[in-house]
Amino acid sequence: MPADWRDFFALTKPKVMRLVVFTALCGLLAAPGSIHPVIGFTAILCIALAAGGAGALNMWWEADIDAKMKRTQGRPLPRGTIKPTDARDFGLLLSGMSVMVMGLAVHWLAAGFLAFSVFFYVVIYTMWLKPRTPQNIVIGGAAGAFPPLIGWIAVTGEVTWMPVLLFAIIFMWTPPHFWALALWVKPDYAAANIPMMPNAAGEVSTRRQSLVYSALLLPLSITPWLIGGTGAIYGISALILSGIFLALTVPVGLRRSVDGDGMKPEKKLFAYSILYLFVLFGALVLDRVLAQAGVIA
Ligand code: HEM
Ligand SMILES: CC(C)=CCC/C(C)=C/CC/C(C)=C/COP(=O)(O)OP(=O)(O)O
Repeated sequence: MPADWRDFFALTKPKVMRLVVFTALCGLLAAPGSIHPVIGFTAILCIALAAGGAGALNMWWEADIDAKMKRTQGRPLPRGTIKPTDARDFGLLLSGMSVMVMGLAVHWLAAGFLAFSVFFYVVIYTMWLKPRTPQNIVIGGAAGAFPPLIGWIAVTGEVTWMPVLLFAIIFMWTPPHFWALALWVKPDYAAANIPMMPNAAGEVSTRRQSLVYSALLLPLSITPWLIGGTGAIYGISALILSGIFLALTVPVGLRRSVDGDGMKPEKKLFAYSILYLFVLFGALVLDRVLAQAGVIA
């Protein structure tokens, strides 16, 4: 069957990237100052297309790995509906064009960070770290943490504490987000010979480490409030959301055997991790918009 637009769309990992784009949009909307709506829209479009291009390059590089894992077998490259060179060219074109447009139309600092994110995800994470070390997603997770910082810089043109904190929050969130899933798809990664933490260091160690990251995420997530970068709407939301995150990580982190329950606590934690980031960044924007409108301090 020949490739159609749906196959190319699937290469951009649209489900994962909608949260990437949402956090970028929130970074842009929460930043102090103003941006022309057309320029703001262009910035978000560039981040979305660059992230999609990076996803396509990841799938091009990992076609053989994806073919070995149940979760990823249905992707266009393992199914053979897209030629590998087409996927590669599509990814290069999307990310290259997005970086250029970001630089020319929005800001070259934002474009520089965007190019670095693509490089970090495709080269540092996908090609270098992922097949080599169980710390792959800890270090590589930085790529997915850049979008709100890029959205922020698109408005302000400079790196300050607030966008760095937003970066740090996603960086700290990534291990419990991903390892919850990695615990129940361990056989997939074993089949593909990828040293994800549960495969390389064992389940008990992965669970403990997830708990450490979730525990650190709680104080980190309220730091924007503590340093006066946000108001109480964000601060209290962060406290509640991160408290629930930690409470859901505790049963995952402390259990030693799985007792045939279909890994329910791990699946619950993974699903909540996604909701968490959507609501946390939504609260940040609400807080800032109300402050700018003079409704709150
Ligand atoms: C290195 C870091 C990360 C790794 C290894 C990772 C891994 C994964 C994996 C394997 C899935 C299952 C997706 C699928 O089956 O296609 C997933 C789902 C998801 N991830 Fe992550 N993730 C990471 C970082 C992020 C970041 C930074 C975000 C957004 C800010 C994100 C958002 C999502 C979302 C929204 C889903 C659910 C997709 C759906 O609805 O099926 N992830 N992640
Ligand atoms: C702006 C920009 C470039 C953003 C990049 C965003 C980014 C790095 C998101 C990371 C999320 C992601 C798709 C992880 C999948 O890991 P994986 O590739 O190991 O998962 P897989 O097994 O599903 O392929």
